[in-house]
Amino acid sequence: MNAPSSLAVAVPALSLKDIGKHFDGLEALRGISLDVAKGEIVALLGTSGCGKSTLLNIVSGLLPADRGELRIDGQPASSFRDWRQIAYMFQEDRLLPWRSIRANVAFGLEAQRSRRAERIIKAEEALRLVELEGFARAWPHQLSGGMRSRVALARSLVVEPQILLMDEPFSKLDPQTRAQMHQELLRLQRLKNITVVFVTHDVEEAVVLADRVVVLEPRPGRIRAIKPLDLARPRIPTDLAVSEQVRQLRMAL
Ligand SMILES: Nc1ncnc2c1ncn2[C@@H]1O[C@H](COP(=O)(O)OP(=O)(O)OP(=O)(O)O)[C@@H](O)[C@H]1O
Repeated sequence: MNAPSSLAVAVPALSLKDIGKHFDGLEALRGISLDVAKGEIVALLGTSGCGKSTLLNIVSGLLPADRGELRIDGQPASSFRDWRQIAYMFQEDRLLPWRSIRANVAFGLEAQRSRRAERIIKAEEALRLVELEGFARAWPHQLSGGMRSRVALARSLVVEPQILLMDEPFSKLDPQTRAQMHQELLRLQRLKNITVVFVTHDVEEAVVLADRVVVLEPRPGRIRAIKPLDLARPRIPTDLAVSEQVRQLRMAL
């Protein structure tokens, strides 16, 4: 008998089962199992070398796992075709210095073979989303670090991804700009209901952003704890409830 639809279990945006990865003799990841719901923000938190980037690379399809199973929107990664649904934002903004801001944002659309006029419209729309519409014709060197970060975010969003993978994208920004980027990311994530997996080694950043924090430990990289964060937003680091979660996670690390 079929289950009543109200009881049907939603398909996770990402499902990892017993993922493992070796590099030569080094066991980088062992037994990683995790489901990420659609529209959820998950932070991967851990010290250097615990396999955060390796895990993100596996989820993005850049790196094959040695063992285990990855499903995207219910489909096995081996038969998943629409990798454009997944955007990746790196630690460096990777803007091309010889391209205008608009052309940098439109870059992600070139692989989709869309028409030039359409690319321009979409790039300008993405720049409007990150409140940089006035800078479409500027060059990367003319922008501050925070603005460049917003351009990188616009370039990730222009392809209208369902999943956004972020590898310490704000780690090079000063604390104030970084806090602004957190709010910017949360605003856009809610607007588009994007699933976000965010790598960080900063406990406070994880608590400000995430619905759940996955604490990883090294050698081999594996999950030590998964902590749901039931805190109202916006989360201010000096608030008692927020700083208490930061304290508990620091202990878990
Ligand atoms: N391409 C590779 N070849 C060999 N070893 C690798 C490779 N990529 C990662 N490693 C090793 O795998 C382990 C996990 O690396 P990874 O970069 O995923 O960790 P991380 O948690 O993201 O670290 P960090 O916070 O410093 O970026 C490390 O010991 C690293 O040296």
